[in-house]
Formats: sequence, structure tokens, C-alpha cells
Amino acid sequence: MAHFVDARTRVLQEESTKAVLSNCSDPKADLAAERARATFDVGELLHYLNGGREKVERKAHFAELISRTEWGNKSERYFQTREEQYVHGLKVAFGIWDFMKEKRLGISDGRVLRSLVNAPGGLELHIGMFIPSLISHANPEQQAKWLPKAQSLEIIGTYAQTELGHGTFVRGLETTATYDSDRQEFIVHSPTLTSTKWWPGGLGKTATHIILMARLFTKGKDYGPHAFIMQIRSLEDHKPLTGITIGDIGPKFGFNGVDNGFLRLEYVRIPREAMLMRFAKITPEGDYVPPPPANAKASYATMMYVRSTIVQDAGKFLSMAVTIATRYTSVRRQTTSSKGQRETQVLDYQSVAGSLLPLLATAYALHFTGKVMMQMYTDFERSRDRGDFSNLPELHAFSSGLKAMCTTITSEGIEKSRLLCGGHGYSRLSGLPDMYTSYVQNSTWEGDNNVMFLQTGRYLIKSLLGAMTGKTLSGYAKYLENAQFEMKERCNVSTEVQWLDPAAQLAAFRNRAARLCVDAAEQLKQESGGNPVFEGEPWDNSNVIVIKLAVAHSQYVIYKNFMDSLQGIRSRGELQPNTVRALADLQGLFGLTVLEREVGDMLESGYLSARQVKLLRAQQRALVKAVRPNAVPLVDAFGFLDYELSSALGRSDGDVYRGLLEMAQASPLNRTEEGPGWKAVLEAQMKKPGSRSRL
Ligand SMILES: CCC/C=C/C(=O)SCCNC(=O)CCNC(=O)[C@H](O)C(C)(C)COP(=O)([O-])OP(=O)([O-])OC[C@H]1O[C@@H](n2cnc3c(N)ncnc32)[C@H](O)[C@@H]1OP(=O)([O-])[O-]
Ligand SMILES: Cc1cc2nc3c(=O)[nH]c(=O)nc-3n(C[C@H](O)[C@H](O)[C@H](O)COP(=O)(O)OP(=O)(O)OC[C@H]3O[C@@H](n4cnc5c(N)ncnc54)[C@H](O)[C@@H]3O)c2cc1C
Repeated sequence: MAHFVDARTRVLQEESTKAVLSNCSDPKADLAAERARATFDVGELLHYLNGGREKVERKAHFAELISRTEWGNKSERYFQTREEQYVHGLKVAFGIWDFMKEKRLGISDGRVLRSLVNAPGGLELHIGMFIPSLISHANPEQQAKWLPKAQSLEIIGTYAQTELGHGTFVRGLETTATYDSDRQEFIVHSPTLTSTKWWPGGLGKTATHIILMARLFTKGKDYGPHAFIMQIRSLEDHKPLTGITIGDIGPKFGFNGVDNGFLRLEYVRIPREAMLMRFAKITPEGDYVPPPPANAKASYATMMYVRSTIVQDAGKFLSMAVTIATRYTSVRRQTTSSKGQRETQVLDYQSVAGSLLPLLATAYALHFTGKVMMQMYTDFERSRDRGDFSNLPELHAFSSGLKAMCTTITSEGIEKSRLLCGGHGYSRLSGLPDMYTSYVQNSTWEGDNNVMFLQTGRYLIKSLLGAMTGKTLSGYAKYLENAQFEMKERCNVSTEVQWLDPAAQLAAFRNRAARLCVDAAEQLKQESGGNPVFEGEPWDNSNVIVIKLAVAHSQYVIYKNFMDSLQGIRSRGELQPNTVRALADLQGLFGLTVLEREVGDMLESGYLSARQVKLLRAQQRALVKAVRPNAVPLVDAFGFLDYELSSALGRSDGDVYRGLLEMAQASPLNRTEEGPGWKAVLEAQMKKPGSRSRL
């Protein structure tokens, strides 16, 4: 009903409204003013980071089209129940599928569409691990049989490795695949409670097929975990097949549109050809043919691929969080020192800028490392297909440490971004809580981060020991050849400005990692009572320093990638000098922020003096100031669309308060004026005779 306001009321209110308007915030104007401060061409960087103008425009065009579809509509996103999320996730996956067919789009466009809608569902593992496993583990005949069905969604698969009792220790899996040469079949079985498969995404209610990781037994001998493909649900009525029990594992911290599942197998028979036989094989008679020695870990190949993609994506998620927080803190005004003055943009508080702008720099650092990671994986695939596995150990070490480092950084970065947005950051409408709860699993899945760091540390210590006996090292561990020299090195920075030199920063990263490697090797030797032992008690008692080493090495790698990428951009003349300068500020800010956080190690080792630390801190603060004017332009250059961010606070027009108010309308609690509690509880309770007088 229209609300009549009389003239006297309006006149009386007018004065107060004027007073408030004189210094109230104007978020749209604030964001426009921020954009006007750019010292570089945002369009140029936007196109560079996103693979060219054409791709940027194509993404915007797709967003425009899919936002109008039922499955692409995000207005209910934050209000769905778990069941609704699950069903919606499936609709999205098939919606994208139909859209791709209709428009004849390829895989890279498909990736863009998935990332735009960002509604993980029951097909995540089909795309993320089932198909990649077929590609990496199946032989040509098996690929010819299964890939077309998988790629046309005739079947939906997942990757069933983890069990109730074992996730990290893959060799400890208890599901068995016992070969019966008489019938040329495997009997797959869950012999214990703890062998129940637990966690695979899509296993609960979606997948019809699985890649099963099970311990292969033939002729009474245990050959450890191998990959098999098998059907688990009927293609007619979607019911589990005989001998198979499957279900959803229940609600999780986040990612609830995905039906992570459990599975038990009771003496189920599958044909010999179900074993994926690209590398290891079983003959009809039951003789085991091992993979080539250089590829003893062939059955772990899919995990390495997925770890590489996780590294690739970490920068994207951090960039999204930082975009939201930077835009919002630029328009959020809070507190004024004198009456009548405009309140301060919260990004201008040193405490906010000092946390957020280093995160912005880190997002750029991760972008470049993600590219290097995927290039390294692609190079590995190429040589693997020629039968050359020589770069496998480095790829494993590199991807394990970076997976752990990048996901730790991004998980923490999303949460820091949320905190910097104050109260509104706690609202799911900001986009940040959901981003955090669904991202943080990256620290656990595909190898718990500490376990992954330990793999990298193991490789580094072995590399160091090898170098000490004259072995030549290659790749990112090459610096360990000079570890003894690094032990005596001292930092030579004597002025604040010298800390801007990338070589000075790189030397500090390298020195810290080299010294930690020597310390870790020493400790392991001591724990082992002589020659280092990489398992059991000596290894377990050295975990903390080994993880510290892997962290230091990964930080060195990320910094080096940033530095080398920028050097490449410069030497190829890919960007204008102003743009390169803006990126160089970010590189410096990233480097000095990490070094500043880790100065304890370098003071302890004697590489840095207290005075050099002071100079470092001063230069880091100066870089925060230098980056500040470009903050909004630099997040604009990531190129996230409003549709993609789905955040009231990250709106590109800055109209954050209207955004909150508008998005909140979709709350199911707002469907009626009185709310669902009135009839259910409130009315009866509040109208009880005497209920008011009791208070
Ligand atoms: C979309 C995503 C959804 C999520 C899905 C999932 O989570 S799916 C579930 C994801 N689940 C997980 O991620 C589980 C995580 N757990 C694992 O990956 C393994 O159990 C492990 C790596 C922790 C240990 O494995 P282990 O006990 O067999 O090995 P060990 O420590 O005794 O070392 C022996 C040697 O092997 C080497 N080597 C090891 N791995 C590789 C490799 N990939 N390549 C090459 N080499 C490798 C290692 O360097 C060492 O070499 P060295 O020094 O002797 O020359
Ligand atoms: C959301 C989500 C989705 C998943 N999807 C899948 C899937 O699709 N398919 C699938 O097969 N699996 C999946 N997983 C399982 C996942 O891969 C495992 O949870 C992960 O590898 C960690 O193993 P865990 O749970 O056994 O942890 P644990 O190994 O039990 O870890 C517990 C603690 O022990 C420490 N620890 C363990 N071993 C060591 C060691 N050797 N040295 C030092 N510290 C150690 C760890 O650091 C950790 O702090 C998923 C998990 C999650 C959370």
C-alpha cells in the first residue's frame, strides 16, 4: 500500500537530509575517481593477462547469453538448499554442454563457461579426473572404447581412490582387485570397513562409472594400487549394480552442490580389460607386466595433472577475492577526524592497504607461476608421449610444493580479503564466504599440503646430497649446487632503494632456501644416526624443517617466475613502459612482503643484519604507497565480470549498498512481509493470553 507523507513531515525532514547528504558517501563516484588515477593503460594489461581482446570480448558475450538462461541465472545462488544446489549443479553442467553443442564450441570455451557460472556439481570429477585418467592411464583400445562415451556424457565418471582409512598413503589402500585367470576377470572387493571408498566427487548420486584405484593381486602377489574402470550404476534406472553400495557422504564445510560419495564393493567381477593398461599390464594368464622403471609411479599420473591445474587456478581465485576487496575498500568510507570532512576510504588506512595491496601483488605472482606450471606439465606430456620420463621427478617435486604453497596462499588470501571488508564481508552476498569454503578444500584434496611439501623437501635434500657428490642439477633446484657457497654469503644491500633490485631480492630468497636445505639435510642425518633415511622415525622427526625448506623453495620459485616473466615481457617489448613499471612495483611488493615476513630465518642465519631488515621494511612500505593509486586499475585488469564475481561488494560500478539491498530481496525469508515464523511460531506464542504481561 502507498505510504502518504504530509507536507509538514517532508519540510521538517529536508534540513536533516541535506546535512547528511553533504558528506555522505558516493561509491560510484569513488570508484570512478580511483579509475582516473591509473598510471598505465588498463585495457592493454587486461588484454595481455586474458590472452587478447578477442577472448575478453568473447567471455563478456558468453556471460551475457548464459546469464539469461535458467541454469545460468545466479539470483538464487546464495539461498539454495543442499538438494537445490546439487540439482542446479547438474543443470548447469548439462546447460553448458548443450550450449557448447549448439554454438559448436571447443574445450577452452567450455572452461570459460564453467568458470563464469562457477556452480560446482556432480560432474566436476568427470571433467577434472575421470576423462584425464582415461587419457593418461588407458591404452589406445581402451581410449577408443571409453573416451567417446565419456566425452558425449553417455556415461558419467569419477575418480575413486580415497578410502575411509587412507587418503594420503596411497600404497595403504585396502580395496583389492584379485585376478582370476580361469575367467580372465578381476574380483573387486572392499574387505574391511576402512576400505570403503569415501570422498570421490559425484560418486554419491551422479556417477555411472568410476576409475577405481585398488591393490592388484595376481598369482598371490600384491602389486600395489592400480587403476581400473568399472560401471557402478545402471544406465537404465540409475540404480547401483549388484554387489555395489553407494551413497552421499553428507554435508561438508562447503562445495555442497557436489555429491561426494561412499562406495562398497562385494565380490564384484569386472573383465581383465577393465584394468587401465597404458603402462602396467596383466596378461590373460595372470602375469604382471610392470610399467617402465622410469615411470614406476605411472598410476599417480592423474594426480600430478590435477595438481598442476590447481596451481594454475590458484591465482584466479585469489584475484577474484582481491578484486572484491579492493573495489569495496575503495568505496567504503569509515571515520573522519574532523566534523564536516568526508570520511576516509578504508583502503587508505595503512593497516588495510598494507594487507590488501601485497595480496594484489601476490595474485599477479600466482598468475605467472600458474602459466609456468601448466607449460611444464604440457612439456612433460609431450616427452612422456615419446617415452621419455626424465623430467618426471622434477615435475612431481615442482607441482607438489607449488600446489601446497599456492593453495595455502590463496586460502589465506581469500579469508584476509573477507576480513578487510568488515561486516559486509561476512555476508554471503559479498561472495567471499562461499569462495573461501569452497576453495579451502584445495589445501586437502589432491594431497594434503604438508604431505605435498614433504615430497618437495625430499627431492630437494636428495638433490643437495647428489650435488655434494658432484652430480649436476637442473631446473629450479640448480642453486643447490652452490649451497656451500651460499652458507657463507651475506646480503650486500646498504640502502633502502637497493632493495628494489630484483637481483637482491632473488638472492635473499635463494640464500634462505639453500641454507634451510643444508640445515634440513643436517638434521635428517642426525636423526638417522649417519646416512639420511627418508622414511620412518628419522624422517618423521625432521618433518618441520623439511616443510619449512619446501615453503622457502616454493617462495623462491614463485618470485623467480614473476621476475623471469616480467623480464620476458620487457625484452620482447610486449607491454608499454608504464604498464611494465606498474607490474615491477607489484613484483617488488610481492618479493619484499614475503621476505619481510620471513626475516627471522635470515637474521638467524646471519644473511641479513638488523639494519638491512629496517631498510627492507621501509622499502616495502614505500611500495605499498606506490601501488595504491593503481589498486583499482590493477584489479580491473584481471577482467572479472560482475556476473562472474556474483558479489554485491565487488560490483564494477561501485554501487555496493544498492547491490546488497537488491540481492537480499531474493532471500526466502522475504517472500512474505510477516515471514515464515509468524504462522509457525510467533503468532501463537505472542498472542497467548498474558504473554506480554509476563515480560
Ligand atoms: C578435481 C580434484 C578433486 C580431488 C580429487 C582427489 O583428491 S583424488 C585423491 C588424491 N590423493 C592424493 O593426492 C594422495 C596423496 N598421496 C600421494 O600422492 C602419495 O601417497 C605420496 C606422494 C604422498 C607418497 O607416495 P609413495 O608412498 O608411493 O611414495 P614415497 O613417498 O615413498 O616416495 C617414493 C618415490 O616416489 C616418488 N613419487 C611419489 N609420487 C610421485 C609422483 N606422483 N610422480 C613421480 N614420482 C612420485 C617420490 O618422489 C619418491 O622418489 P624417490 O625419492 O624415491 O626418488
Ligand atoms: C572436498 C574433497 C573432495 C575430495 N575428492 C576426492 C575424490 O574425488 N577422489 C578421491 O579419491 N579422493 C578425494 N578426496 C580425498 C582427498 O584426496 C584426501 O582427503 C587427501 O588426499 C588427504 O588425505 P586424508 O584425508 O587421508 O588425510 P590424512 O592423511 O588422514 O591427514 C591427516 C593429517 O595427517 C598428516 N599426515 C598424513 N600422512 C602424513 C605423513 N606421511 N607425514 C606427515 N604428515 C602426515 C596430514 O598432513 C594431516 O594433517 C577429497 C577430499 C575432499 C576434502
